[in-house]
Amino acid sequence: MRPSNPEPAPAAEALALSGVDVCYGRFRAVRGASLALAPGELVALLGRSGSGKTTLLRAIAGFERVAAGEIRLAGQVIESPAHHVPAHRRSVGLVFQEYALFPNLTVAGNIGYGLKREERGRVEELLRMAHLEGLGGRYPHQLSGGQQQRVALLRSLAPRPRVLLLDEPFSNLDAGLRVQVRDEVAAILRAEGMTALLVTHDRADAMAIADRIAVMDAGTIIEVATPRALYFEPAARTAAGYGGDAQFLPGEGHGPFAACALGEVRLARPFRGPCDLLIRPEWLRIREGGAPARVAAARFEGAVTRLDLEVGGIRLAMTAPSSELAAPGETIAVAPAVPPVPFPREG
Ligand SMILES: Nc1ncnc2c1ncn2[C@@H]1O[C@H](COP(=O)(O)OP(=O)(O)OP(=O)(O)O)[C@@H](O)[C@H]1O
Repeated sequence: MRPSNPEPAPAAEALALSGVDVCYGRFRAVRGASLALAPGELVALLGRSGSGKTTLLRAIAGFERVAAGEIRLAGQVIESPAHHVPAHRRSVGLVFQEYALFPNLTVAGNIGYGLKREERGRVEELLRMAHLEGLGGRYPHQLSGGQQQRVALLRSLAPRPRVLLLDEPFSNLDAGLRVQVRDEVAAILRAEGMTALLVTHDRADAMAIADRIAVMDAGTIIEVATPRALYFEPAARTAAGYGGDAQFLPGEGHGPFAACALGEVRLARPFRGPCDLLIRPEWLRIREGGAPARVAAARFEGAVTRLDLEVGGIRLAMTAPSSELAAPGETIAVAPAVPPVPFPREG
């Protein structure tokens, strides 16, 4: 008989929140938030304005007290109603949307600010990693916005915090630069093996760089999933809209298939009974043999055209490559190219 394999050790948690409440007076801005980050993991906290993302980040950093639950860093409780490790003793780094560099210090001075003299070699190492070699002697006002944000990131990384918290770090950057800086920041975090929690309201940012996305809605973390799972197969109906544009089509599930206005469709997961099917507009394709759909309106947007369709008396939005021409008044045949996701019928 082969010896049985020992149980795999549970993955160590770099940062863990369990049942965290944060209140402003009688208002509970964060409600029962639970989340665990593995070492080196980059998790995006995605939610609308006012959903409690910054409040949760401030509690992790030590600037807000929790009313319930606890926060652990590498297994040690740093925050609970009964216990509070002061912010400066938490080994938590912070990066904000405003770069907050010291204007009278050089780039190297900014990055090395919190370091001991013998650690100064780390400044050069970080500058090299961020492809900013040669800029150490410049002052912040002599840098572009993207460079300033990378310097702010390096300054936070320099003392090797256990966890880095980033609050909307790209929102001051214009669209073109934003994607570039976002990808560079992700590459730097990965090169450092840094565990990081990134607050954003931009789902494209979250999708592009996070290992997992925690969706925050009205103070509650409603789903934690990989970007692909959140897009293709969200578990919660309320989380579907955070993974992409969401619309729902009534259907009747019978196992791996459902009947709906598009005919018989294969489902992303089996379902029985009345359901609402998540079909993102870009999942619909013009397909021979598909359901007849009348084009009620077409909006050309360059690369894509957005179509309003009427299918069996139901309105559906479809996003198609502009090469697939369809004009208002035409009837086209459509079918989902990605299996719709069933949710229990609402209302
Ligand atoms: N100091 C405060 N006192 C009272 N209420 C506050 C305070 N700070 C935030 N709030 C409230 O708590 C809720 C959560 O705010 P928070 O700033 O955490 O949201 P957010 O998701 O980070 O939003 P945004 O994306 O706009 O920054 C909001 O309703 C906000 O009005």
